Amino acid sequence: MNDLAHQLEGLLQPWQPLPWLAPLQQCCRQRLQRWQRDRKCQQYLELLASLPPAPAGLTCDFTGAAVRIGRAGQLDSAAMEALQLALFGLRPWRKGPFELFGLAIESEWASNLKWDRLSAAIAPLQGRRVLDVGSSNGYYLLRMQAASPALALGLEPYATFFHQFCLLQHFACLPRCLSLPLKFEELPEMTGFFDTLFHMGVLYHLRAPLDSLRALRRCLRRGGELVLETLVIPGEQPLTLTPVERYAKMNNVYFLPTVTALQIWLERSGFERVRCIDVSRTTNAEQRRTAWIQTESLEDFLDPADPDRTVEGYPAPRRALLLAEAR
Ligand SMILES: Nc1ncnc2c1ncn2[C@@H]1O[C@H](C[S@+](CC[C@H]([NH3+])C(=O)[O-])CC(=O)[O-])[C@@H](O)[C@H]1O
Repeated sequence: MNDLAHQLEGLLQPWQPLPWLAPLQQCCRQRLQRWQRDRKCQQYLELLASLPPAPAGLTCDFTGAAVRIGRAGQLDSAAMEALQLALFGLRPWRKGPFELFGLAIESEWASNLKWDRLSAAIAPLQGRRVLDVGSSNGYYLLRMQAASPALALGLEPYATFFHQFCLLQHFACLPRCLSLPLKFEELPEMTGFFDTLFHMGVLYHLRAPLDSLRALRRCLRRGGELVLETLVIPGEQPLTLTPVERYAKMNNVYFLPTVTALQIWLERSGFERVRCIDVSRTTNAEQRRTAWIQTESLEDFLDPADPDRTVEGYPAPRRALLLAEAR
């Protein structure tokens, strides 16, 4: 637990003193203390403790669709068995794909497709301080490594995904990359610290999206870039849909704007040069059931008689990617 607080301090050493470091460490300590009493988290920690050490000469490849850590044959069969048990115990693997010591993890989402949609359009990440809000198991934090950011910090409040990142980092040992078990709203004010902020797949889960966009603006430096991805509805008007109860079986979806409405939200929250770089319907090639998840997936969320609609009758999932600069 202190380990994470120490890692955070070490990671931020080049920019010390930072008035928000101690409160941020305290938030992490409190979350991990709470998790220590949780049976599922105890199991995750046992799985992580059972992992074999990272072999000498381990290499990673962050440039391909699958993030590769280690090579086939680098671990003996007992070590591979321990690894497989840990990976399976940490299901569902929603984001990916990964390849660990030759073992392919086919995640629910082919997250490489989203990365391909954005990577050429964003400001180059080399030397930048990056925050990824809702980083899940860190797939994008790892893809970013190919561009050598000065810092890649993730936020992931869901225990399963946070511990998946810990497993990956156990082997990858990346010195300028860390995930914190926190929601963005739990952070102390980190005014103007980040150069790039990823906020993908999170906005529709928030009850007060405009307040959140304003808070995101505050932690970017002037001219810093927001990479925003969220569910949208079709149409040109500045309109927003609020599901009566569930959207695609999710009970925590509050606002789905048109791209036009989203652009207005951003402009009214302190951003400029707002541009939409992509709108894509989510397909079965991008989100599907695999052996690495034990839950439903896209095909179960759509109306079998009309795949343009969710089971609740709303427009089927489509996601927009927008870039904007902090004013
Ligand atoms: N307030 C919050 N603060 C931080 N994290 C949050 C919050 N609320 C939810 N999360 C976390 O954000 C992630 C949303 S998934 C996107 C993952 C990745 N970004 C992706 O674009 O593939 C949704 C999707 O499937 O697109 C989950 O891991 C939540 O626990």
